[in-house]
Amino acid sequence: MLLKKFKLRIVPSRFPWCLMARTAFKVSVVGAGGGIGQPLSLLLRKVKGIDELSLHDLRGTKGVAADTGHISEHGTVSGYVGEDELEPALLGANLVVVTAGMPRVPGMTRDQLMQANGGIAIHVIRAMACACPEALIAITTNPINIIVPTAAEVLKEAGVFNPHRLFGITTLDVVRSRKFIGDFMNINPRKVNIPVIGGHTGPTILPLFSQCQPEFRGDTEDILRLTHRIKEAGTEVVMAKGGAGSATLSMAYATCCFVKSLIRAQNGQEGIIECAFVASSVADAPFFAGPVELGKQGVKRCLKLPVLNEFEQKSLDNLLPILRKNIEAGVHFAKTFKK
Ligand SMILES: NC(=O)C1=CN([C@@H]2O[C@H](COP(=O)(O)OP(=O)(O)OC[C@H]3O[C@@H](n4cnc5c(N)ncnc54)[C@H](O)[C@@H]3O)[C@@H](O)[C@H]2O)C=CC1
Ligand SMILES: O=C([O-])CC(=O)C(=O)O
Repeated sequence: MLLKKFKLRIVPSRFPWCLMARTAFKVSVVGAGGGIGQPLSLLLRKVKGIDELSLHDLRGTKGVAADTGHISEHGTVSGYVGEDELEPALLGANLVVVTAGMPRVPGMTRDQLMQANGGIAIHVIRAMACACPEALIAITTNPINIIVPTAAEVLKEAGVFNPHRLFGITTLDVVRSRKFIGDFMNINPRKVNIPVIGGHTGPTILPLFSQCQPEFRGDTEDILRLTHRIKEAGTEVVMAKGGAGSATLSMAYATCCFVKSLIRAQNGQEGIIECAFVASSVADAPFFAGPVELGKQGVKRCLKLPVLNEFEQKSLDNLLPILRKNIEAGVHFAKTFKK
């Protein structure tokens, strides 16, 4: 009787997603001692739904783990250092964020980082294929346009490629677009929504002003100027840092936003859309950055491209051959990589 009286009634539609029963969620950050990795580790301590944070780098992560592990938030933090501790750091991870690799210095293109970062990415992805083959993989390491196809190839070779689970993080392009447009229109940047498509290099980043919400209030000249700033914002930071690296703090913020969305979708929240560089068939390139609906398995679907205006269509036509070349270079790199 008593039991019947106090029987717990759960109304699914009104039940908050964050309180739903779930299994423990482990996030590994590889490159956690670096410029992005450290502030990202800090920000992740406040993300709901992370039960275990595992921080790996060739240096420094014991300290970062001890430090962030003292923050009075839910979950455990552990630090792993060196090649030998990579697989233990990744073991059983549900999500791996890869921030390992060199940043640009003034005068360099992102593509030029492939020589230094391609091998690092292959090494990390091979370890993941063994230690956590079903994990979601979110890569920040540049050049995104080349490294993500390289990673896909490595995963294919290991027999564990799942196109729904591999992401190149392009959130910073959206974060910057929202900020620059918000400031221009004198509105809160958080209220601005704009898809940024293509890839993640100056020539391949394309913000779609025709799709901006609220509607963009400005003339063609404003669009051209802001488009240029968004495309070259990474270089703006590289120049301002004068040889001390590239965007780290804004990138940690952007990566954290992306991770939050991945985890919310993983926990069953519907309708989450983020731009990311993923395996896609929405444009004439096998990988493409654009709005992606996230779900429990990672990519639920890539949203179809909207009808573009003449400037956007021309820009897309111009960037696609560059992107396809990048992707081919990534596949070639993986296939010819020795070691
Ligand atoms: N996708 C995007 O929008 C952005 C991407 N980036 C890229 O993110 C990457 C990281 O940038 P930062 O954190 O500023 O560089 P950083 O040099 O400050 O940190 C990189 C870290 O990776 C570590 N590392 C190198 N090889 C490793 C390996 N085999 N295993 C584990 N850790 C290893 C280094 O020890 C270092 O601590 C760069 O490639 C940069 O170009 C940066 C900003 C934005
Ligand atoms: O510009 C760079 O080298 C780093 C990066 O990708 C960005 O800030 O967008």
